[in-house]
Amino acid sequence: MFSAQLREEANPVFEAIYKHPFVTGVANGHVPKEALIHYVKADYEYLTAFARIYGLAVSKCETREEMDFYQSQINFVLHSEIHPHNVFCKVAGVKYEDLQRMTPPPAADHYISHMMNSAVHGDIGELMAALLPCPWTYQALAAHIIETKSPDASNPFLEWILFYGSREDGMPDVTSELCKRLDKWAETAGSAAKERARKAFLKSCMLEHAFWEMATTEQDWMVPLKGDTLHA
Ligand SMILES: Cc1ncc(CO)c(N)n1
Repeated sequence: MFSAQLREEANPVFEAIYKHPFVTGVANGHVPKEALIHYVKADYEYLTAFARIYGLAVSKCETREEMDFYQSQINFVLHSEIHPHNVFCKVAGVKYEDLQRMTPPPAADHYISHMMNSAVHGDIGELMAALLPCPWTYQALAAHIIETKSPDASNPFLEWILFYGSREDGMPDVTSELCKRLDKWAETAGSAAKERARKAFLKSCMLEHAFWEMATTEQDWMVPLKGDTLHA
């Protein structure tokens, strides 16, 4: 299967994500407040872009069934993914409203541009491949934490971990849905199209890792300007 090949090739990146200090911090219940804040500011923008990209996906669908899948994901991103952000805000002791609509730091900006580029210039396969590492790496890292740490209520991130890692609450399994759709696409796609999808997938995996690093190091643009000049 195409998706299984991609996952295999990306394995070093998945392993690096499991070991990243932000992720091990979530597993152990301790992440510096500044890193949590930096993450939520950037991720609010990232998820806004993600919803837009699902909208572009709707425009590339051939069937209503596919359209319905992408439109339901817009709903999920806009409404359900607020929950994990609120968990981080609560632990950091800040108001979510104060972290919204900020300029994304370079790594987040790069990831957003990469997904947008795949969505605008690629076909639906390349678009799916660029989006897939988002749900896949989170589901995998959360499942990895559950497996290796069996976190309980003493971990302030428990709800965050369960949101992404547990399938018991009836949440749609976006990863397997996207894999199924990507594999179906790959059955008839040409080798050049598949190669573009492969590259888009691997770059998104790298940018997932870079996103954790961006939050941990509080990466920002290097020269401060007055106001929020770079915000789209
Ligand atoms: C950067 C990033 N990747 C994946 C997810 C999971 O949806 C997220 N919220 N943010």
